[in-house]
Amino acid sequence: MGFHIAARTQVIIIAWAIARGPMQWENPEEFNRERFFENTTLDFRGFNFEYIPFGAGRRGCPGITFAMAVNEFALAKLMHNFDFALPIGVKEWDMTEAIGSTVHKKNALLVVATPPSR
Ligand code: HEM
Repeated sequence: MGFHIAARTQVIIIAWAIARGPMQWENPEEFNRERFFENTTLDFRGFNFEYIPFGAGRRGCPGITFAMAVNEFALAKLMHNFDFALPIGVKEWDMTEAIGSTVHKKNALLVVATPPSR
């Protein structure tokens, strides 16, 4: 496989579609975090091209180390300090996506956060 790309062509990589490629992923539409436990060599730092949330190569995200530290810290603080539940009467998480230059939730995340019962 290979493509000739003329000089000065602007190439946009659609990481969203790559991350859902049926040739790369089993049941790509399914939320399955275990797939990352099973394939422990799969990395998000731009070495495995089927999973490039931070891009790859010379123009890959330079903020990756900072972003991962801050993300993990913020998430850990939230998980440590609160129990999360769906609001009364709501049966399922609404994970509907809205497409833009990044993918984000279409509707606001509604959760009830309470201090953990320790
Ligand atoms: C979860 C958080 C973040 C994600 C998912 C993310 C993702 C990305 C992606 C996909 C790119 C394009 C890479 C490419 O074209 O191959 C990028 C570029 C970039 N990111 Fe991030 N980023 C994040 C956080 C940050 C932070 C915290 C900083 C700075 C402190 C940062 C600074 C940059 C810069 C300056 C570029 C442009 C690099 C270039 O064009 O040479 N990013 N990022």
